[in-house]
Amino acid sequence: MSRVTVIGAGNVGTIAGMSLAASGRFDEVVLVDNAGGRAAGIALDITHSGPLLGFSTRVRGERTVAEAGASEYVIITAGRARTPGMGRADLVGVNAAIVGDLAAQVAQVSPGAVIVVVTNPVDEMTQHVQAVTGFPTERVIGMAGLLDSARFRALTALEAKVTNEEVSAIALGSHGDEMVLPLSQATIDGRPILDVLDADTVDGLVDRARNSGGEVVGLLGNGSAFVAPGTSAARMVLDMAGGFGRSAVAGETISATVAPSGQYGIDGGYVGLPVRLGPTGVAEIVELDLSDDELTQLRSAAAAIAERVSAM
Ligand SMILES: NC(=O)c1ccc[n+]([C@@H]2O[C@H](COP(=O)([O-])OP(=O)(O)OC[C@H]3O[C@@H](n4cnc5c(N)ncnc54)[C@H](O)[C@@H]3O)[C@@H](O)[C@H]2O)c1
Repeated sequence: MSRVTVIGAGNVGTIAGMSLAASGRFDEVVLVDNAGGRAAGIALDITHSGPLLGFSTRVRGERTVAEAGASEYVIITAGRARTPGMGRADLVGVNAAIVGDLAAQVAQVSPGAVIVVVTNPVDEMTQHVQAVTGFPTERVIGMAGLLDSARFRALTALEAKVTNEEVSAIALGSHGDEMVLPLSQATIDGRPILDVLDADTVDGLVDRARNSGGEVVGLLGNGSAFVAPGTSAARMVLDMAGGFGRSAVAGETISATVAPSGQYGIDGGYVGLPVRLGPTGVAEIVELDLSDDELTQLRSAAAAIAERVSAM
């Protein structure tokens, strides 16, 4: 039986669980949350939507990782989310304890799983999960770049009055201030982005994408973005599991937080890079032809993450 487990049935976990259930790719989607009947309640609610959305995936809610059972893929969203005035880094202490404990349980229950880490600060949490589980780095991947890329593409499509499909771009580096959006790789309808939009407009779009998480936090007033984040996490799992939806392309290069071994001149640690995912995690770190300036920005992002990890 194929099973995916989503740990943390909060806002992000609910959307991820819903997307995975609706994909029909797995026999069972299990939500895990230690808050009372939350996971069971969300699981039942998602189950009720099956006849409406046309899926029959079994959706179960549990309080512990052990009750979920062995899974091929595990998404970790458990932990605190940002509230207005908080940066992602403010979450590091509390979330490292939660995520570390859960990761150790996942290693026991699902020793062969691929783990997608969502909990913030995601760059640091991904490295923490890899260290706690001892899994090969290919099987511990952070979700950030796919979301940041989608944010930039959506904002650019609105600005240029084109469809999302006509905008191609990839966000690398860190999830936050050190997000790197290489304009050498960004196109609108196949043309270099700077041939279509002026430089000031593009700079504004990059800044807005970089700060989109904070923009949503400010608007919500309570909690942080969850629709695009939950969708992104599910999409990464579906890319690996072959449950490709309408917008996914098999073997497509996407951005994810992964551990380079020399690619882009970066060795060790975790940072957002272009990858191709396969059934057992990272199949390949794709080496794009970046400009010298983009490479410098990427290496500084990796160095900044490494510094934060060593301070944890
Ligand atoms: N990587 C990204 O791009 C990205 C994007 C959005 C949100 N996030 C992060 O994802 C995390 C979840 O965000 P959210 O909006 O879903 O928050 P949320 O508060 O809605 O949900 C978190 C859930 O985790 C559960 N939880 C806490 N400790 C647990 C434990 N030990 N075992 C099981 N469940 C536990 C809580 O009960 C809660 O239901 C946050 O850290 C947030 O910052 C990351």
